[in-house]
Amino acid sequence: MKVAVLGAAGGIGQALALLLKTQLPAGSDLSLYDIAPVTPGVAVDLSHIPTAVKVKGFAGEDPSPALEGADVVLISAGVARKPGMDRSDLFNINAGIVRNLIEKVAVVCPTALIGVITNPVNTTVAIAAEVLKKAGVYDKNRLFGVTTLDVIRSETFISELKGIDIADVKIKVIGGHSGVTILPLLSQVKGVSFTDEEVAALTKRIQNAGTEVVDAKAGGGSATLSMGQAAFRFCMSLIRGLQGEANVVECAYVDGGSEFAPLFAQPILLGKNGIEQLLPCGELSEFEIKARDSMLDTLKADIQLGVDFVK
Ligand SMILES: NC(=O)C1=CN([C@@H]2O[C@H](COP(=O)(O)OP(=O)(O)OC[C@H]3O[C@@H](n4cnc5c(N)ncnc54)[C@H](O)[C@@H]3O)[C@@H](O)[C@H]2O)C=CC1
Ligand SMILES: O=C([O-])CC(=O)C(=O)O
Repeated sequence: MKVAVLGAAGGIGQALALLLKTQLPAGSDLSLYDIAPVTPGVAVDLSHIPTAVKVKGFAGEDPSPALEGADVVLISAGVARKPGMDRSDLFNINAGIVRNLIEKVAVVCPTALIGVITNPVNTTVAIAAEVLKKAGVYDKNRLFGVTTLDVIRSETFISELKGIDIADVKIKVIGGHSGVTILPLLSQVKGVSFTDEEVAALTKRIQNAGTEVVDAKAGGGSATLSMGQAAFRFCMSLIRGLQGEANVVECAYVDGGSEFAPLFAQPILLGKNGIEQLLPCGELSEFEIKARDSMLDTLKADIQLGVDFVK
């Protein structure tokens, strides 16, 4: 199994690379790419950790050598938010970065599973899809916007609020990855009940959790360590699916033929070709139906921005 991380010298990239070096299946290859000249050094640093995972680092303008033979490509290259910014403010810089990287993926490893972390995810995944379509290699089952951070945050906050074992908390988070487009389906969490006030407050906290970190870091960036863990969890699920393991389910922002938007975060079953099966979101509460319906204009506009950028 070969995993390539693009943006590997950054806050997310380094945390993710450490987790992958220590926990990828034995015999795997880890390929690190970033425009930052330090990247080969990050790889040398990691290479001293005694695991059966080979790591190589690449810097410079061309990611191609890092992508050769990749089964999974995770992209966190780009700029992060500072206080006062929305994720959409990152579009101007990150749109071009994602487009250029995906153009290379389309040529060098067109059948890899691609996880896009770079914000604004609602838009960058649309950009990735359009670039792959243009190159004639688009497979909707192989492209994912990584929304796992919304899931792990929800699990954490629910466990803390209700005093239950974190291992027992399972939740679907649907929609997209910014503000009101993040919708945790609290009504479906087994073994707990929430008052209307708790639902409103917890939903809001999950939707604003990225900003909570951005403000706490006070100009020093956004979530990197929790996102490293989230991307690691998602990557391991992709790999477990590729290896033929049964019942590997995650939520991700995908082109799943949703009736709500062309790209929509929903539960998916992962397999040897990426998405094996789209899973239903299940029954929503009245609060959730209202929240879902009122996010759709925002989500569709975010997607259209990405489509127009490539066209
Ligand atoms: N999907 C999600 O849930 C989350 C997404 N993010 C997003 O992830 C992205 C990265 O965040 P951080 O790692 O904190 O930022 P960072 O600034 O620490 O790292 C970004 C890295 O990208 C590299 N880079 C920039 N342009 C590049 C290019 N053309 N090719 C290769 N590498 C390039 C930089 O050299 C840097 O090392 C941001 O857009 C951020 O908003 C952050 C948290 C959660
Ligand atoms: O909020 C940000 O800019 C980074 C992010 O996507 C998150 O932490 O969920």
